[in-house]
Amino acid sequence: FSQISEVGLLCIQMETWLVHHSLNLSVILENLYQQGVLCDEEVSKIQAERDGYDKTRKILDSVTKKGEAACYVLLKIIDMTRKRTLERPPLLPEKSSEAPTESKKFDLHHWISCFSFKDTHKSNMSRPKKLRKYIPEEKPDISPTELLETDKNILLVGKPGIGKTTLTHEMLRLWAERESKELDYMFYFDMRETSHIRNAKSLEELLFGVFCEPDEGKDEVLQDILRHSDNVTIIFDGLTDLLVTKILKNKLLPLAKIIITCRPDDEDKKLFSGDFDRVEVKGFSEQTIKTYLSATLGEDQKKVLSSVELVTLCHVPMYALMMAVCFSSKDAPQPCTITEIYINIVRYCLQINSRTKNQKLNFFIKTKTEEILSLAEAAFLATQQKTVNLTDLTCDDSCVLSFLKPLLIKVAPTETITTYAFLHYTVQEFFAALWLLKKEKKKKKNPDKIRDVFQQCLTEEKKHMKHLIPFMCRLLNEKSPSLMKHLIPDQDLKNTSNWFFKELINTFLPHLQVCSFCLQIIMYLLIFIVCDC
Ligand SMILES: Nc1ncnc2c1ncn2[C@@H]1O[C@H](COP(=O)(O)OP(=O)(O)OP(=O)(O)O)[C@@H](O)[C@H]1O
Repeated sequence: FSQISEVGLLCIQMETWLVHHSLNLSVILENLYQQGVLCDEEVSKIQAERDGYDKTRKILDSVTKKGEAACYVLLKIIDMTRKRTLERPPLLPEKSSEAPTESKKFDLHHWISCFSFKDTHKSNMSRPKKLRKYIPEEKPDISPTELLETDKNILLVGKPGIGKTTLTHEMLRLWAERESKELDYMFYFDMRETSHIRNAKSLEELLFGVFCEPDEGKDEVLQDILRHSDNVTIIFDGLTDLLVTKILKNKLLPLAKIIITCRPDDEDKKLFSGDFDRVEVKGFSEQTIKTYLSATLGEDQKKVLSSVELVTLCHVPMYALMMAVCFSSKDAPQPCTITEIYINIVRYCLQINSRTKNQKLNFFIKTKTEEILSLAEAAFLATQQKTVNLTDLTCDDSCVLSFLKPLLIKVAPTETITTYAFLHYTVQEFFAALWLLKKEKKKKKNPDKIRDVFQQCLTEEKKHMKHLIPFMCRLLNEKSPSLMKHLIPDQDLKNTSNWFFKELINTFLPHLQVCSFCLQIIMYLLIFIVCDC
């Protein structure tokens, strides 16, 4: 229950329960009054109701009419005071010849404990703690060798860049280096590279048409494959419903093992359930991040380890790769700034997901300006509301989606809505900063947008917007690797630069004594100007 709209659903369920159970209404009423959900008059009216049943109904009516925020407060009150307000149903069902009624089966304690107050309520967790939540736990789950050895079909699911392809390549390597002398077959299909295999009309076309036709005895090999399909493993890297259906349903290779990789939004549970074991690829754990950084950066790993933002970003192996490339003093001509890492991450993701050659990447970015900026806008709106849910995302371009993970919410038996979140909150902040530098044609001009954000940084409620400022500073810098000049006209960026830094100092300098963040900003700016980085 992470969505606020679920509050309504829970209230309906609660109603069923509450009207059939006695509860301490005075505690709930008192709290609703104290928290401003109900006024004096409303409380009196509720108290005037005949009995507990009518009072409960009236409370629920009054609160639900006030909207979801009020429902949320009620849930929270029940959650906090449940020991005092609710009788707990017995853990073991009492023996009874009667069939249980719906209201008896429904356990509100359980429902309330399932309800996550995290998204609707601003979490008080510190930023480092929140960011650490991205890192998956260290669990000795299933190894590539075990995945290779099992007879079951496998569905490898994971966020973009999390390591699904790498895992299948590792399985291929293990297979190629195995000691067993038995004849078996393993086929790997990159479903994005070889789109024409989707149209393969026969098994022969599928297995030999792309790259691995035997030099001789093709028919013999094919017959052996057909006769001993239990010796065949086929990896489809990327979703391939059509082919799987063909192979499995037509029983061409009834005993072959199929391994499919897909991102969470492509996972069609109906197609895969039963036939496939689902394995989630979760990325690097804390220990793996350390091992990876030590192996790739050696001494230079300290630069990453000193920042919780960068360490937690590394849970996505694709981002860790960029970190290794950017921070390595061997490869880079000069040390990268943090924003440069984000620029490189964005450029690399776009390149990998569009299969664009390095030389053509700038041109590609230009063609995707609209999509990238629409993602940046959604990032800004979400950041301003201190949420990770991008509810206003209109773009479904595959390159844009490669920065996101989907959250599927079933709102009705036949309706599922999808919202998205960035793989890491700081990437959302990076995109939000990018959006701020874009001049809006119709509405406010960007100076106003940026000035608003400067002012927000000085308020308690919106001080989290401060994290956008360092990104903006660097994005205004003309140094390569460039991202901005392909997205926003040069002249616009220059115009912003001309007033941005002065305005920044004028806004934060007067607050220097009272606000440590203002000091940080000024320090940052000085370093920025002195080192030109
Ligand atoms: N276990 C790993 N060790 C080291 N590097 C890894 C590992 N897994 C992934 N990577 C790095 O991350 C990059 C992205 O990984 P990969 O292509 O496997 O992700 P993916 O989940 O298949 O992404 P997509 O959904 O976009 O296809 C790889 O190019 C590789 O450099």
